[in-house]
Amino acid sequence: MSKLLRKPNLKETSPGVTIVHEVTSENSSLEYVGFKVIDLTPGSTYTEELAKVECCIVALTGKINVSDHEQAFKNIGTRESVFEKKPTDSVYVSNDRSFEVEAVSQARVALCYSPSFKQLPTMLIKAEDNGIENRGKYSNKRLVHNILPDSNPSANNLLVVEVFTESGNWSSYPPHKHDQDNLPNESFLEESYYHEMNPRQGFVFQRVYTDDRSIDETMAVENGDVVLVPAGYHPVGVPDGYESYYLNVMAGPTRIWKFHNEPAHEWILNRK
Ligand SMILES: O=C(O)C[C@@H](O)[C@H](O)C(=O)CO
Repeated sequence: MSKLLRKPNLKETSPGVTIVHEVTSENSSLEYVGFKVIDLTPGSTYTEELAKVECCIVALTGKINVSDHEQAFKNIGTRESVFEKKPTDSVYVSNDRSFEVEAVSQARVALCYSPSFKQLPTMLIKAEDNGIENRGKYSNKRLVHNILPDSNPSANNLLVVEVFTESGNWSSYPPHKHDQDNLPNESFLEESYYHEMNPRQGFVFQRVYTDDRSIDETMAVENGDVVLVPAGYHPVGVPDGYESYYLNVMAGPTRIWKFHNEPAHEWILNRK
């Protein structure tokens, strides 16, 4: 059984609130990244008290109201399906605060966590604040929405990004890793991948492997699955006919995304 691949495991914790995924330091090998996906029916509310963790609340689909009990952000979220490929709204809430998410419509929400000790202001990250990048060429094309990149100082540890990969293409490719705390050359960041496919019966392949192959897993990943990347390279290949979406959460001792490409495959970047 894979240690890195998580299937949705639905638990209704209160009326209308279903936990789809819950990745914590207690149930995984990750220390810096925590992750939940929750489904909310219209009118239902999810509340959480954050201790020494910060949280980025991403309105994956549907409309929600978010409050930290001091500020309220109403009717946020921009899409019915992630495959509308438009950026969405998110809210950053710092450690030692609490928050409430109320569904205005049927909603799927990602909660991205990392340990955090210095309180920062709650921040609405509007869809239009996402940095949009088209990366790659040939069969390595992907569209990136930078929700909480290292250039945005709103968080202590969290980095959050979403990536759309076209049918028949590869992303997180050529393979790169960020598993050495060795700046300025490389940063140590754990990572989680929350995947969706369009059409939903699709699948992608993701390999997670370290230089010494102490980790080397190649996974068939289906709609709604989560892949954990405690270390190593983590490329994704998308079969013909299907589009891929994933939401990445990254965190580590230093909030800098400095990756190292696997030298054997770096030539991919240098094709004319
Ligand atoms: O550019 C991509 O293909 C996305 C990846 O960079 C992805 O966000 C990741 O692997 C981050 O380390």
